[in-house]
Amino acid sequence: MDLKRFTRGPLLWILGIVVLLLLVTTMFNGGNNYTTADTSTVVQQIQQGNVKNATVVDKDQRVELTLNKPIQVAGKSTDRIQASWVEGQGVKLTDALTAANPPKGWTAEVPKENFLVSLLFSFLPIIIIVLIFLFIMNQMQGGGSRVMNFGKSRAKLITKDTPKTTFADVAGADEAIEELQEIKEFLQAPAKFQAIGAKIPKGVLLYGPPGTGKTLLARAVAGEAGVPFYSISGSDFVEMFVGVGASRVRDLFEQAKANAPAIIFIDEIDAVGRHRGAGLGGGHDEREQTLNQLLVEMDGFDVKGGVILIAATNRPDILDPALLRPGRFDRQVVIDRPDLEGRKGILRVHGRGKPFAQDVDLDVIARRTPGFTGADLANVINEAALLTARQDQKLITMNTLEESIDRVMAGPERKSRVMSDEEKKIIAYHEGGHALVAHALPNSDPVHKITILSRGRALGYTMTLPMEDKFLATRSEMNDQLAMLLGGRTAEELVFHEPTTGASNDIEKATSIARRMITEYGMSEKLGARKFGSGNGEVFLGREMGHERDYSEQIASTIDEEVRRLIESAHDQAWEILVQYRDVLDNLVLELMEKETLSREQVLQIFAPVVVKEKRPSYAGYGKRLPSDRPPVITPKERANGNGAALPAGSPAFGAANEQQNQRDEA
Ligand SMILES: Nc1ncnc2c1ncn2[C@@H]1O[C@H](COP(=O)(O)OP(=O)(O)OP(=O)(O)O)[C@@H](O)[C@H]1O
Ligand SMILES: [Zn+2]
Repeated sequence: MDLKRFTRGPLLWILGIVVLLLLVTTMFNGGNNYTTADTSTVVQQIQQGNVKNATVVDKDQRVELTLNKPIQVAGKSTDRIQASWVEGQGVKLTDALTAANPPKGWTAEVPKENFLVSLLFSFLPIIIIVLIFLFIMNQMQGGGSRVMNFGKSRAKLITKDTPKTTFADVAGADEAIEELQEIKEFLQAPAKFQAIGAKIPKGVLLYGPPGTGKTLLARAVAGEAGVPFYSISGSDFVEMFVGVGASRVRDLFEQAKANAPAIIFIDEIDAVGRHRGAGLGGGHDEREQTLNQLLVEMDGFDVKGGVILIAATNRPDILDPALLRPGRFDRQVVIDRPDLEGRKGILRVHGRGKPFAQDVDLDVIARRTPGFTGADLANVINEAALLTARQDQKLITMNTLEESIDRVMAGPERKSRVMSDEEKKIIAYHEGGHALVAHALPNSDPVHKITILSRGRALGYTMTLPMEDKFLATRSEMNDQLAMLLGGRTAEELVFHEPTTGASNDIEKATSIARRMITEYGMSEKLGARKFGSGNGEVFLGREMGHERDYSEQIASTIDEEVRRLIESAHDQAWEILVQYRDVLDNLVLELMEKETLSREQVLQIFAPVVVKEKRPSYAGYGKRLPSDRPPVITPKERANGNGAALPAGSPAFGAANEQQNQRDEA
């Protein structure tokens, strides 16, 4: 027997009865509410102050008796009763009426005293006291009872349904869908996975900007698997009363477990899952309790039960690390703003079944809306449909669609995020410069992806994938990396004849690398293999941690000189490559402007004419000649692979297993 449910029941009954009583009494008040009484009784009643007024009926005439100020009647203080009645032409005042002198032969109607109202009023204080008592009890129990959940009814907070949404309704999120495929298969047939003892993630965290379809995707998983979808928003957990949130969490898991296999979806999990202790002092007890309860439930439930938790947030950075630990939200899926292909797909999904005019080309709309999320695009189509209907037209035209883009774009938050074509071009040249230099140099990692879609603080980025986990970097590799970092800014100079502020991050990184090459790795002929300064090289907020100078003024200026020289020669190298392959760079920019994101294959196709420079060791022998040109020893394994190269870094055989992504550049 569930005690909580029992305590909630009677209270609702009491509430219902009170409301009913009020209704009934108002109904009675509205109707006939006079009783007939003898005239003298009426007068008496009036004099005693029990009745304020009464209607006295004589034949067909109605006379109203009103109470006046006390006056002297026959030497005694009494209330004077004044009566007036309508008699043919007008109103006439009678003589004073007293109890001793009532109007003879008249009957009167006295207002009926409302029994129910008076009953209610006499009980009201008791009802209030009982309610306050229950409230205090609820506070003390710390969530044991749900008695006070009047405001938001529990049923409304946790919604349950079995969605009809499928993956086909989600466009431009193929990578995320692939990640969630496994979850879907597990939910469809948990027994199959249990038999093998496969480990299924308990929780999946979807993160990305608002409106990118996180909720939609979670619903699609439930729809695909055909399981119930329990959904609640993190902000609904955050309540004024201590313990309510925690009890809601318990409740949510109870319900889902009872209906497994099922999905629990927590939207805006950051509202409850914010880093504990990150608040400003007190007032966060409730939230912490709720978060703790969530962690307890996650640890307590067994995935074998067939319940999977999906949460969504656009602030993964503020989440409590405890939430992300193995066995909790150990699977994290990024959902980003869609690129051109994604936007085309989303427009098609939302354009399904809409009457478009002949001239409508959704691909053009997709091209005009970089930075738009799925929700924005859905909005564009919807606005266009609304406009069309308002203008009494049958078909949605291209003009209408363009107009609704402007409307959606003018929304308060969108404006700043969408770049102008001019900006887009600068970013494309910048990123293209990085990529082309990286490609042309033999010692840099292959380009994995280029995008000019802004993401977080970065305007665009070029992603390179290291071929292998590296513990050592050669001087050549570091030199090439410097050139690649400077490639973005160099391209800007080459094409627009002046640099922009977009390269500050590149410059910071390049400076730090060049400095370390000289002061830590002994890669400068001039200064030799010595360590300068006592810092550990770790840079925090642009400053080396614990850096202390232990060298002379003169050495300091030599270091600066050497840093300058390294960076200048890297810049020269980048310049040389970009000038030589300016056509390739222009082609790349055209493609980038069009597609916004280019994959490795697309990039390689454009880079086909580029001849990769030959690999040559960069010797730092302090002016000495190499003793001989004897190559390094070759291990039997290398020989078996037919790989005799001295530096295996360039060989793709070593890179395949490495998935580590290296976001090298934020321009
Ligand atoms: N990838 C997509 N494909 C199709 N429609 C999408 C897509 N992304 C968003 N939408 C549309 O936008 C609507 C809102 O998306 P949804 O609520 O899922 O976004 P969200 O990421 O959960 O946002 P929030 O963080 O604000 O909760 C969806 O109902 C859908 O109509
Ligand atoms: Zn850059």
